[in-house]
Amino acid sequence: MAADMPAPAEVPASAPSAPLTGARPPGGRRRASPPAAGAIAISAPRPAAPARVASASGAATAPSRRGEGGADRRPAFEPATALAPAKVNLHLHVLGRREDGLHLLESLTVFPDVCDVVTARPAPPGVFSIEVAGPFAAGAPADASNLALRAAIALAEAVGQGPAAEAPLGVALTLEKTLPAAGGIGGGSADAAAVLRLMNRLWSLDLPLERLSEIGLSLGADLPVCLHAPAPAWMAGIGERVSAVSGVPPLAILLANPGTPTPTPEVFRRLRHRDGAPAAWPAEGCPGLDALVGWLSDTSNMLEPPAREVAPAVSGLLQTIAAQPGCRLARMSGSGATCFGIFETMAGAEAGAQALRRAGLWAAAGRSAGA
Ligand SMILES: C[C@](O)(CO)[C@H](O)COP(=O)(O)OP(=O)(O)OC[C@H]1O[C@@H](n2ccc(N)nc2=O)[C@H](O)[C@@H]1O
Ligand SMILES: Nc1ncnc2c1ncn2[C@@H]1O[C@H](COP(=O)(O)OP(=O)(O)OP(=O)(O)O)[C@@H](O)[C@H]1O
Repeated sequence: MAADMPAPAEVPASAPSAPLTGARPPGGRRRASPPAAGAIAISAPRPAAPARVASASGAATAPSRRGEGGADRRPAFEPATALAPAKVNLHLHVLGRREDGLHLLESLTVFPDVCDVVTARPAPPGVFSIEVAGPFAAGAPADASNLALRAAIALAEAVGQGPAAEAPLGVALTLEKTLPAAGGIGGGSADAAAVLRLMNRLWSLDLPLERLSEIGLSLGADLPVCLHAPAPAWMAGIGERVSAVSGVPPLAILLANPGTPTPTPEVFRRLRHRDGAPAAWPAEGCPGLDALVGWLSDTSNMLEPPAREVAPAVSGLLQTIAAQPGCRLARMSGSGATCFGIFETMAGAEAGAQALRRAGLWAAAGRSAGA
């Protein structure tokens, strides 16, 4: 099944272009800017650097090559914003393990409209920077290891215009972190996928989805499926095989996180059963909620047991979600610890989210697209 490129969730940035200065931004914002062109080339992921070092950027004053001759001072593109929706693994079966240690997976994946937000503004050639803000800013690195920034650099390098190139591209990214990091709902992968799609358009590269997927896979196994957001998708292989699915109803989804990060490598390390059975998707799909919940009840998230070892709170959270009025199914997403509930109605999902927030947890409700 070949998937079409989904309509990207992008809108023009409403805020004016922020000046790039080395000053620490107010309001808990953290900024990182790899040095300007000609200083240090960023060509591979580097160890996390303290934000203050990375933000002492030459970006503010670095001359734009485009403008050096005074010939063309137009920005390379208009600022724009993209949504990076949470990824929810409705089921997740582990079918085996490759020789390199990576696991063969199968997952029906949907994307409720609970999103991080990425904004791209023009920057001088060779300058690739990121500023991280929002309620979960502390969970995401504000340096060159941020997956959103790495995605922009990887894309530029893929077309021979990385930071070290003769005629490099440049971008100043702002990332509003609304999704809890290391939470099993994509997080960094969702951000990176949004950046790949956004910059592919803003830099007028027009790379096909397959090529973006290859570039994305070098950043994480979840990138290819996140590139399909917001359309539901079927994930296979280690995550590199993604196809469109049909017969998935739109869903009212509650997301809740117990506050304990469950790092993906650690969860896989604790996994003891890797012999899951494939769950065939019916040719006619599961067009209604009853049919989908029925199909899901024969599946599971095989990462739930190892994730519970890392975050025992997952068990109680699943019970709490399941007990909310109108909840039809409660399960963990990805490697956890975020859990989700599928509800009869959006009102039910929102009421459930409110109840969980009153209990002091992060919770949100969103609708996922059908197909
Ligand atoms: C569990 C899922 O969330 C399901 O959607 C994803 O497969 C995880 O994707 P991700 O977070 O992008 O994972 P990556 O950053 O690529 O890998 C993190 C670590 O998870 C383990 N990993 C990941 C994917 C995979 N198919 N097999 C694995 O064993 C590996 O130890 C790897 O080093
Ligand atoms: N933009 C980003 N947002 C969140 N985390 C990031 C980002 N870039 C890098 N990271 C790092 O990636 C780690 C994993 O976070 P992420 O939110 O991607 O995990 P996750 O939700 O469990 O992912 P998945 O569901 O793909 O397994 C974090 O601990 C963080 O240090």
